[in-house]
Amino acid sequence: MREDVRILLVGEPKVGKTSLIMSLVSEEFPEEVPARAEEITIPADVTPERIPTHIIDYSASEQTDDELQDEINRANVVCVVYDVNKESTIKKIQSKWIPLVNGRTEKGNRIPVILVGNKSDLQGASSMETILPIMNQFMEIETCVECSAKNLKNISELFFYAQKAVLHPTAPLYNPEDKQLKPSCVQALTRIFNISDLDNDEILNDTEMNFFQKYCFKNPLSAQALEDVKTVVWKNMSDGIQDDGLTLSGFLFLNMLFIQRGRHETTWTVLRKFGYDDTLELTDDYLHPPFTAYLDVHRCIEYFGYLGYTTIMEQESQTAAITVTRSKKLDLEKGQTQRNVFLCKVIGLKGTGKTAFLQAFLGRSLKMQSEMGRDVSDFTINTVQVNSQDKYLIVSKTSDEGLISKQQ
Ligand SMILES: Nc1nc2c(ncn2[C@@H]2O[C@H](COP(=O)(O)OP(=O)(O)OP(=O)(O)O)[C@@H](O)[C@H]2O)c(=O)[nH]1
Repeated sequence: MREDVRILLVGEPKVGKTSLIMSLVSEEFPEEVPARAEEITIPADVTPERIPTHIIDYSASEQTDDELQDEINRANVVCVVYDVNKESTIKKIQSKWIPLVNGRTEKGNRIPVILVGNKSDLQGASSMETILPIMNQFMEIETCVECSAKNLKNISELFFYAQKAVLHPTAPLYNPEDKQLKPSCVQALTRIFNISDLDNDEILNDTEMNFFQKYCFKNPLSAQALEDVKTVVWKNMSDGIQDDGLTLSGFLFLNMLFIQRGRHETTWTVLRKFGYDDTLELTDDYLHPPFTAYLDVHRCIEYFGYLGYTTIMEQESQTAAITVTRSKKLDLEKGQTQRNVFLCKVIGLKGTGKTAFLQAFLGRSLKMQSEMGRDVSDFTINTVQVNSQDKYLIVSKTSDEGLISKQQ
């Protein structure tokens, strides 16, 4: 998650940008306002998403075009403010403001935009009819909100939507042009579905759905809520429910529904719980919790990450799967060990029978080995009984000529 959020307000002169900011801060409408409000920072503990938020005003009478462009480049989200009663300020959204904010940006990197229709207290009719075609034309517009700095309507909502557009962005999840989840989002959600499908029957039954729910949101769903979820899916998708459980298509549909209804934070909470960052890559912290050891523990921990070890075993990180024992030297001194896994290296010149030896450790006779071909691993592992306890022995072969000649 990011450390702070920068919200920039732009729009035609006198639409009420400064008044909106001052109304938010003082919770009353300021009769007199300066041309431009000072930058304000809202501390984390009073914002709904608990993240410090900076709000920046713009005024054409105080700033040059270069200064404006500079502020646009620094912003995480831009609120384009218009006056709901002035058609000319709405026209400028398309002809001036959106091109200025995102005209030179690549499709994938566009800054999210919120349209803000101010002065709704003076309003004759809603501006929504004029605004909807603009929203359909520019995919970076996250949402539109009508508000009034004068009677304090929807002011905190407007800043909340702006914050949400940065923290739970639509762009990585959903393509509004074809109204589909993006492939990387489908891939991530499929992995999450498979991890949550504990019995691997490709259906999330009630127990598995509640396991998933508890893992992501701390609380299980009530029996009624579970039924309601299944009913919504079943009504919209014939193959979304099977044997009274949720199929993968049903699970994907449910997430698409959250997104289409503006509840991206639900899908983002799920994705983040399962280790994804803002670009839907698994985070380094998730895949590689701090740990070092011999053999390829690094990769082993990575596999545990992909396979959802932390979720299934209800652990903080994959390192819980690994036990660190005391040093080998100490074991040898004391003549005893807590280890269950031992590594044994088999060395010998080429052709001395190392591979056959390793395979024989798995109980494979020479005849079986000749049927299998030569394409076998340089490692084998099996259990051995020591003092009537099962221990694991990893046998690895090396034909490193240098090493062997030194030891000959
Ligand atoms: N009725 C009504 N008037 C408002 C509202 N918001 C702002 N105004 C008035 O609109 C005028 C312009 O407000 P500002 O906040 O200065 O507008 P601005 O967009 O910051 O203007 P510039 O600094 O020129 O870019 C002022 O007279 C405000 O009192 C509102 O919600 N309702």
